[in-house]
Amino acid sequence: QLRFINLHKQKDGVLTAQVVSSSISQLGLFGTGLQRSYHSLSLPSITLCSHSAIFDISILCNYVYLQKLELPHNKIKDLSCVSHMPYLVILDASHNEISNFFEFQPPKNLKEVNFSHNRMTKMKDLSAYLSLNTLNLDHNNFREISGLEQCCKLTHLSLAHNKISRISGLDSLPVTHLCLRGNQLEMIEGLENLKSLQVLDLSLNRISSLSGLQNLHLLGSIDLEKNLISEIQECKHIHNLLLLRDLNLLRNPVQVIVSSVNKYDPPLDVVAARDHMTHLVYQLMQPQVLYDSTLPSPDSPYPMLVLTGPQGCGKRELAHRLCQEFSEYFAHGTCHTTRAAYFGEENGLDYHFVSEEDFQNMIPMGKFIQTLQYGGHSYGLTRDAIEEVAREGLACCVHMELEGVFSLKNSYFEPRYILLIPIQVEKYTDHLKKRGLYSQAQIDAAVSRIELYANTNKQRPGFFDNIIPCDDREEAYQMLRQAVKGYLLLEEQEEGEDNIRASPDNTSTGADVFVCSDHH
Ligand SMILES: Nc1ncnc2c1ncn2[C@@H]1O[C@H](COP(=O)(O)OP(=O)(O)OP(=O)(O)O)[C@@H](O)[C@H]1O
Repeated sequence: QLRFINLHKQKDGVLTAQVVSSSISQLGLFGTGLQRSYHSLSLPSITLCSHSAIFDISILCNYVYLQKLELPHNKIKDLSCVSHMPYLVILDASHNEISNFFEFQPPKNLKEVNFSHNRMTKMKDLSAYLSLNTLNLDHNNFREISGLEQCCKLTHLSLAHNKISRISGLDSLPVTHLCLRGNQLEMIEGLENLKSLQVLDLSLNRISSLSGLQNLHLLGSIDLEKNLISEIQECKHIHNLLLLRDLNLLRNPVQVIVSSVNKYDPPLDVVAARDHMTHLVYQLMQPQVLYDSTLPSPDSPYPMLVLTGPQGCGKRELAHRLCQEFSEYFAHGTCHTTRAAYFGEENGLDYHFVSEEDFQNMIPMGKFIQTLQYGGHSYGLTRDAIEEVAREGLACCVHMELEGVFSLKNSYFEPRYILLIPIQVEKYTDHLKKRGLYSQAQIDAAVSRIELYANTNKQRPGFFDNIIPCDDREEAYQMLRQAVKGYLLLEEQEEGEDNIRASPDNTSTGADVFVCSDHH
């Protein structure tokens, strides 16, 4: 059997019988099976052939048994010879100068057609092309999709780089692969009945919404690169597409917004995620040991209490007082800071006061669980600070700004978070002034953050386990100890006969009791 004989072209661009006879391939049987003919005619692409392109192929009218005709990269304008090829299955006439759309009698079994890179402007009725399953019309001048309604076998349709501004005329075709890259689409419409669609390329358009994709449940890949999608919330339209594996939203304005916001004004979640990742990675690079905080059982989280609120709201003082009163349950987890000690502050008790250099050196040593830059200084909670408390069988009580809470929420620790929030802003401002420690700018910054705390509480129900107004320190402490007693289930135990603290048989640690409350 002969296979692939090159087709040579004459210099003047007219294909002759002589040339065809030396270029045709794939000798096969046809009809009764007793006759033989060549089935395939393939022109090598211009890049492989130094001959000039052909434009007149009328000689091919005589080659009625062709099943595969490949004529890419020529100057063909007229394909009417195909009318004489009733057995044609594959037609590649890409990179030519054809302006008429399917201007030939339909071969009954024509399955694959490639008319890409031609000069076509208008689609026409293809209801006679019932076997068509692959149609490539890229790089033409189509403005509208039409005439495909009856193509009940069409699975692959490509109309990339045309001038289509609306998706229509696809109705309920069995299309699995659809490419409309590089058109003028502004919205995704007319796809709702393409229930078989698996791969959709809408890149290089002007689409601003993902609406219109929500019912395409077989979609596995969507390319929307370089469109005008600016809202990441648009992804809600594809939330139910369970088979979706690839979604390309590169070069959409949403990228720019997200990345510039993340760079210049990053949301707390983003800062916290970065902080957490940094410390986790550094920690994983250290020799791994079994921590006291993971005992006695790896399943139950180590109990921690975090007091949060704006600077100077009293959380540090309240934390110390709480640890004193409930000393059999809690001990203070002492953070590190690079700020200088205020008058009366004790190293190791209020903070571990360290130099910026020491602090920075501790980061790659995997020492920190979380860190924060606040008011020009570094603050950080170390693993050791927690372990020191855990070793005593106690729950760790710490205080920190909101960023620290966000970061800690990424860790496997599951503290209870109590928000101490000033309600009377003036009183809070006066208190900060009276402390005599802060500049006006620092006071303004602290006051402005009250809103941040309040909004976080509003927008994230359950983010804080308790919210306590802290305008009056004594009242705040009473509320705090009530809340803590609730966590420790102390109310009932004090009333009952078996007071947990009085029972000689009780072997629970403070930490255990804290864990047993409903929160965990
Ligand atoms: N590891 C940490 N992570 C996040 N925030 C922290 C951390 N350690 C301390 N902070 C918080 O940083 C802020 C500044 O701490 P600093 O001790 O300088 O404040 P302060 O003026 O003494 O106020 P406060 O009375 O609220 O502690 C405080 O709100 C403090 O709770």
